Amino acid sequence: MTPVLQTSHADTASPATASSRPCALETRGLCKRYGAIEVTRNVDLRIERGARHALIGPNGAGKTTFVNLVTGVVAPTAGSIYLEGRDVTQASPQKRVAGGLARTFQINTLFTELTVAENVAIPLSQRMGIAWKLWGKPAHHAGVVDEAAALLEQLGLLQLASRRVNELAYGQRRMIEIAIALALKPQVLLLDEPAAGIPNGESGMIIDLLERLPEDISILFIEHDMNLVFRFAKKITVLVEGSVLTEGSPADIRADERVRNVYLGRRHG
Ligand SMILES: Nc1ncnc2c1ncn2[C@@H]1O[C@H](COP(=O)(O)OP(=O)(O)OP(=O)(O)O)[C@@H](O)[C@H]1O
Repeated sequence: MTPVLQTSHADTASPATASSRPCALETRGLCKRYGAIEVTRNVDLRIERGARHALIGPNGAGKTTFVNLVTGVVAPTAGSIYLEGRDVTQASPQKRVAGGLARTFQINTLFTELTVAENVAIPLSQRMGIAWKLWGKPAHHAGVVDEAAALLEQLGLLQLASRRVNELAYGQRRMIEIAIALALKPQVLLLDEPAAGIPNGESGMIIDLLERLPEDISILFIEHDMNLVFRFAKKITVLVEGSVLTEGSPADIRADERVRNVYLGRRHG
């Protein structure tokens, strides 16, 4: 079934036609400038439904800024952002979350004194409109408890449910952050360096988790760990100095000499 497009202006609508569904997330001509510094330069990016799309690039390329623009934390200097075909360029971060966009952060944002189940219960209860019942007795609402357990089980994390976050290894904490983002039931999930800080050789646990994510969720992830990128991504966009250098399949990107020179060459010799 073709969904009704609810774009705010016909002339700025996502370029989906009546016969095609809009893509999950799209930016058109996105720009961000801080004074004289152009951090995001005319970025056109399409995240297809069900995508496993990586955004890579050297340090300072503008990857996190791009995520901040898409989530509404930072306002663009120019350009448009479409979520499921709707122009959300002016929408608040909260409206974008309500519209199906969730993200994780590079830094840890968990409540470390609470258990894993309680951490997952917070966004679940907010989504279910019962947060007020939880303060003082977190995660004791039957619906929330059941849903938290189901989500953790789906992700292979149920054995951690009753553990306090401050008892967990760093990699386990990163996985709980992904579970929390999923508790918002997003259609589009932005993962900002899901493997950051995880010791070499342990990123496999993140890959295992990512492979368990529901297929219909569209995922854009920023990552420096090339093992993870090339194993998980079906499409890769390379950002350099705020501009898209190129995009394509992992094989295309691997074979692209420009990419090797500006990015992969630097990291992997
Ligand atoms: N608020 C700001 N004011 C000025 N410059 C900024 C601001 N935020 C980011 N920048 C600059 O924008 C550029 C891109 O930063 P950004 O963090 O988006 O890059 P990145 O690709 O995510 O880098 P990394 O891989 O190191 O996380 C950097 O040069 C950074 O210094």
